[in-house]
Amino acid sequence: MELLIKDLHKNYGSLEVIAGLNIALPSGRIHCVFGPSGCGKTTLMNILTGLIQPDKGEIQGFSNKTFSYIFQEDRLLPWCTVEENLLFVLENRYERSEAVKRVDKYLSLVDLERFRKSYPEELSGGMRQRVTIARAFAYGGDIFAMDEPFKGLHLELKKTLMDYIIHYWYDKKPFFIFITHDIDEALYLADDIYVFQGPPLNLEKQITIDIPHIRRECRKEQMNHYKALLMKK
Ligand SMILES: Nc1ncnc2c1ncn2[C@@H]1O[C@H](COP(=O)(O)OP(=O)(O)OP(=O)(O)O)[C@@H](O)[C@H]1O
Repeated sequence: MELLIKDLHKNYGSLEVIAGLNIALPSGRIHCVFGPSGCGKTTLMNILTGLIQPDKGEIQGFSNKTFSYIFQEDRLLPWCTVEENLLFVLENRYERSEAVKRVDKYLSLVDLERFRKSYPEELSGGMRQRVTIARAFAYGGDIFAMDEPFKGLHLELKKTLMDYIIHYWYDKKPFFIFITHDIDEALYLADDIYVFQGPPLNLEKQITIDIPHIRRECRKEQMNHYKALLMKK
């Protein structure tokens, strides 16, 4: 599945956030949207996932697909426990027994089994973020769209989750696109990094990392080259 963004426009009042954006994102790659705060990354992601409508332009390749979306804010239902929050999205997609199995598996992945009966307000921001990660993977959409998915997580868990994502992606090959400000996250996870400036959002450069994920840690010199490219103004 290729994603085509054609002549996309979005204004908020007089602020032009996206003004004629065109990009093609091929399948079979992990895509990273990288850029400074306020340049329009979330607006783009919200349009790609159908949460908001563009003023003009077209998105091709995402129709009739299911989404696993991690928002910047957790969007958990405050009146539901952690496990109920997961079951709520799983119920329409899986039989009850499969849904329960998935809740167990993914709460364990994010190390939150002990908190399954807790309510969102009883959790820290990082824990709520972990619930949304568990919910996204438990749902298992065709498209994973993640807006700063590791914000507020400590390094060890972040690395476990990034390794899990890589493993999941090689296994199931969903369309995978994520936003980050973090250079190391981008270099660890992405195959294609789209560096934006804005608003209006414009593609400054694209960096393609042609080293398989499992080799990146031992190819330090080449990875430093990509890092330098990413940091270069
Ligand atoms: N609903 C809205 N109404 C008005 N202005 C908005 C709205 N949403 C975003 N903006 C503005 O549009 C611009 C782009 O916002 P957006 O959230 O897309 O940026 P971003 O690159 O995702 O930023 P960050 O990395 O800080 O999340 C910002 O100037 C923001 O203030």
